[in-house]
Amino acid sequence: MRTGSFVVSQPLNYRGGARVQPADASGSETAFEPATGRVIATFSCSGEKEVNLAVEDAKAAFNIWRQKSGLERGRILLEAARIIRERTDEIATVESINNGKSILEARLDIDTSWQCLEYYAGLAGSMAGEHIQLPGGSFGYTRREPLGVCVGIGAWNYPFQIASWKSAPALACGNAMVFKPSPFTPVSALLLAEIYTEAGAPPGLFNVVQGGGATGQLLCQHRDVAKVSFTGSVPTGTKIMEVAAKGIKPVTLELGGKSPLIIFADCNLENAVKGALMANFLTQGEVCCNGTRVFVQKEILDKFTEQVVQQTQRIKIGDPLLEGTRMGPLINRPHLERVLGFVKGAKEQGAKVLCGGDPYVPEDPKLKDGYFMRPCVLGNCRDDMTCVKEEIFGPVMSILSFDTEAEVLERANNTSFGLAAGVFTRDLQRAHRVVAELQAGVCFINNYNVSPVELPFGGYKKSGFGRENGRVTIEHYSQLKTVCVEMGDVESAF
Ligand SMILES: NC(=O)c1ccc[n+]([C@@H]2O[C@H](COP(=O)([O-])OP(=O)(O)OC[C@H]3O[C@@H](n4cnc5c(N)ncnc54)[C@H](O)[C@@H]3O)[C@@H](O)[C@H]2O)c1
Ligand SMILES: NCCCC=O
Repeated sequence: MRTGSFVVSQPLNYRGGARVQPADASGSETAFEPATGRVIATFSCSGEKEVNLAVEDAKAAFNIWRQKSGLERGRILLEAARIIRERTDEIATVESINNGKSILEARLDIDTSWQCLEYYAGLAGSMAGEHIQLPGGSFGYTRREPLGVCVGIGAWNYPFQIASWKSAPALACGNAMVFKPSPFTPVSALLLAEIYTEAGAPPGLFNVVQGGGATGQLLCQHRDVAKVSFTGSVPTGTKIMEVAAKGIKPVTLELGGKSPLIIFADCNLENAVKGALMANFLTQGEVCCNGTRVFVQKEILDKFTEQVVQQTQRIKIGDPLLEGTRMGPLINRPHLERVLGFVKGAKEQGAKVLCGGDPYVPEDPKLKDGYFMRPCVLGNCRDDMTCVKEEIFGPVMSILSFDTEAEVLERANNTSFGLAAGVFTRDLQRAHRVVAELQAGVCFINNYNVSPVELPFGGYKKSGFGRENGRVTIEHYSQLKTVCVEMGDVESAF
């Protein structure tokens, strides 16, 4: 498939094991190919009737699925993982077209998706409770039980990965899921739905409804929905938590960030420079855990900055489907303008644009209406600047200098976000001392933005709570039942 040729013709809702046209609509949405600005799909936003049908289908599947053993569920997840792995190129191509990220990165996203299914397939068979002895031969035991129908709501930056990271632990625990992708990236979740069905999941186990905030709200407030797992912005997360609170539903919130990356003078400079690029420019900078506040110790500020700027200028921008491309277009025109606005505001507040920060028009004429910009490095930054305080969600790195460990820790933590943080140093004692003080859910030592599925991922403070990946996520998709067994006679108080 080539850039400029992809159009969606099939229905984008998935229910009861098949693609369906929604039973009702509350408005419509349009999805674009960011590299060309072409429309690739126009689709209806699901209304109350369609949401109810999807939840009904999920309930029916849940009643079959919850009775399977963990081993049986794991077998189906493993088969789905195998199919994803086999179809990596095709799924990555669709992801790259709809999101704009380079094909190289899209393939890595698909890899972490099937790895996530494999990981939870492995855990499914070993989920167990405890046996607890009580006086007189009595005993208790605990059962780890599924929650029921879970809702997943996704952002547009990692469409397939988010759907996989939410559904794999949910299904492994015995739940069913209704998933709503972002209206900007409606396409790839359907591939996941088809793969689950092909792998042997009961019809209705994983359903997709399309739409924006209104559809999302219908899902969150549905009385038969037991849990909501959300990835997106802090303002939307706040609304979701409010709605969930009314129904006393547990939520997992994977929200935004403004993470610090701390580079000490004793670091391996080459690795630190690579780390800073990894922390800022993957997926056009549209990554929640990006380390966009880059604190550099004064002694190496000039050297570090020179090398970061040089390497940033070398990033190949262009057609995301070409193997050599390392940065594609941003998600849409309004977002591109918003990001460019942050750069303009930073200049007005005294930051120095050391490279990029302007729109980019690739030579290929079919890309002339794409949403490209050159990655930007800002120098002379201060903690009080808007570019340093707010999540930009684009390819804009802010460099700040510092003197001492105590000072940088205080400044790094001075934010209401707490998703991620990184430290580059050769002093391992300092590395562990610093990460112990950082107020962030995910910390990196001498690397940044790697996402092994074995490790829990999630934030502190306004970056949310609950976790994805790792063993702990089982607790977020299951509930514990305690059974107390009397082996003697009832000692009545009456
Ligand atoms: N922590 C993480 O794992 C993580 C990962 C990716 C993105 N993000 C964050 O997501 C944000 C960017 O994504 P976005 O622009 O898609 O976020 P967003 O909050 O605008 O939308 C996210 C999803 O929520 C839906 N939605 C909107 N209003 C809703 C409502 N009232 N009820 C239910 N659903 C509703 C949207 O349709 C979309 O599917 C950034 O802040 C980024 O940091 C976080
Ligand atoms: N690869 C993890 C990225 C999640 C945040 O956007």
